Amino acid sequence: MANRNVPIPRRQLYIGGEWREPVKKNRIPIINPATEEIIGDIPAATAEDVDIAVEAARKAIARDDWGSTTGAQRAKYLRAIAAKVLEKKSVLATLESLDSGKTLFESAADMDDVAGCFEYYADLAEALDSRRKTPVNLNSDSFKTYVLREPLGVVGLITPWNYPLLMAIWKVAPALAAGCAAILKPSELASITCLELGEICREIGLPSGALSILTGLGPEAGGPLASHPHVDKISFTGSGPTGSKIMTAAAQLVKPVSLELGGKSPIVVFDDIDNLDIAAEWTLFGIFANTGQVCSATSRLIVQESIASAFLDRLLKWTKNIKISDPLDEDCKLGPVVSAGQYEKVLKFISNAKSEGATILYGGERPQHLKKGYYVQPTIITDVNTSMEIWKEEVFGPVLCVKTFKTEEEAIELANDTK
Ligand SMILES: NC(=O)C1=CN([C@@H]2O[C@H](COP(=O)(O)OP(=O)(O)OC[C@H]3O[C@@H](n4cnc5c(N)ncnc54)[C@H](O)[C@@H]3O)[C@@H](O)[C@H]2O)C=CC1
Ligand SMILES: C[N+](C)(C)CCCC(=O)O
Ligand code: NA
Repeated sequence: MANRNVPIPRRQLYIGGEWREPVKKNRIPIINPATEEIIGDIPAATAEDVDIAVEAARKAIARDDWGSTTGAQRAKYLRAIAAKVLEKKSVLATLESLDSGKTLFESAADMDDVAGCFEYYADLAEALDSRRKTPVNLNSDSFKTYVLREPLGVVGLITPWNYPLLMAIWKVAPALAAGCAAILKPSELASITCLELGEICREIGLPSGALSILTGLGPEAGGPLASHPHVDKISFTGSGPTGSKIMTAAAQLVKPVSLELGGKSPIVVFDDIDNLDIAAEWTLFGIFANTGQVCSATSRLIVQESIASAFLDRLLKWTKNIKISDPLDEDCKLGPVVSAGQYEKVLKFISNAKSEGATILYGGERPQHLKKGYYVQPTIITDVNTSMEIWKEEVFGPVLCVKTFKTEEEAIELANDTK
């Protein structure tokens, strides 16, 4: 059973191995999307704090206790972090649900994934040692030649709110495994668990400056990190427009970037399916898991015409039974979307689809039984054509649009009809 009264820790920025008040002393409220209540606040970093964190990161790389470590030594830190995450799993999962609105079941699964990811990169860090200096045979006695694998330097990691700790860890764990010094800027909409990662790093004695965690707003904290001349690489997950800004900033310094942006993935159901129920279950999982806030969500159902009506009946039956409630309720299947902004955005997509002539087969509104919280019913939209916004744009909410096909060629063409 979830303990709703888990206290929200009041943290500062985690820089150079210690908690540090932001230079400008600003803080951002934490909102629980299930209740719309302010449940705490997080520090808001600005360019001044980014400078301090970059300085701490560069020092870490120059110091033996981080800069000269072997992969095997770094693997020990990664495994210690993984163990702490599992030890604190129940509190971390509850905090993740309170902050982001994801169901407790999903948050707990995320924490297992987080620990698994640290373990995975611990293995890779260990494997790195034997490959660090690989001789190249030039058939010459005059030269000795090697391929050296070395850390890139200071990396800036800017992450989203849909899997707050997990998406951060997909970047933090490989950066630390490689021996980089990392500066993480989580999403201002859900930062609690990333700050708790700071506490874990402190507890296990991660060398100072190997990881700093700067919570704050995108343009104020993420922007200066992306354009900082002493940050050697940026890795970003989030929206297309922000990804484009980051790439533009990085291009000025010819700085490498990795971008993981949006999606509009298809799920294709053919009429030779054995079991319609299983296809229905996975279709619903693909779009309603994490309330549809997944870049790989299957937001377009493409179903063969001959079974379309039977399949939609099945989907409807299941969709009506999805329990929408406070994400901390044990049997909750669909929580709220993350924020007021995301709630407005999702409802706008639905109303635009309606005005473009699509049919809202199910849902489309806030559930009647929930007066507070950013809840949207699981929504299924039919009579969709390929020029409609709902077919083309990522909603990032519990909204499925449906098209039918006759032939396999047509199905493939529809599936690939996405930018
Ligand atoms: N690919 C994915 O996993 C995700 C995709 N999205 C998409 O993005 C949409 C909007 O969500 P947002 O939270 O507004 O995403 P966003 O792209 O604005 O935010 C992602 C991260 O970038 C930071 N950021 C924002 N502006 C920045 C800037 N100018 N410079 C540096 N960093 C900046 C944010 O603070 C956050 O940490 C969603 O509706 C969804 O369509 C959102 C989250 C995750
Ligand atoms: C964690 N996982 C695999 C469900 C989601 C990964 C990121 C995304 O697709 O938004
Ligand atoms: Na929040």
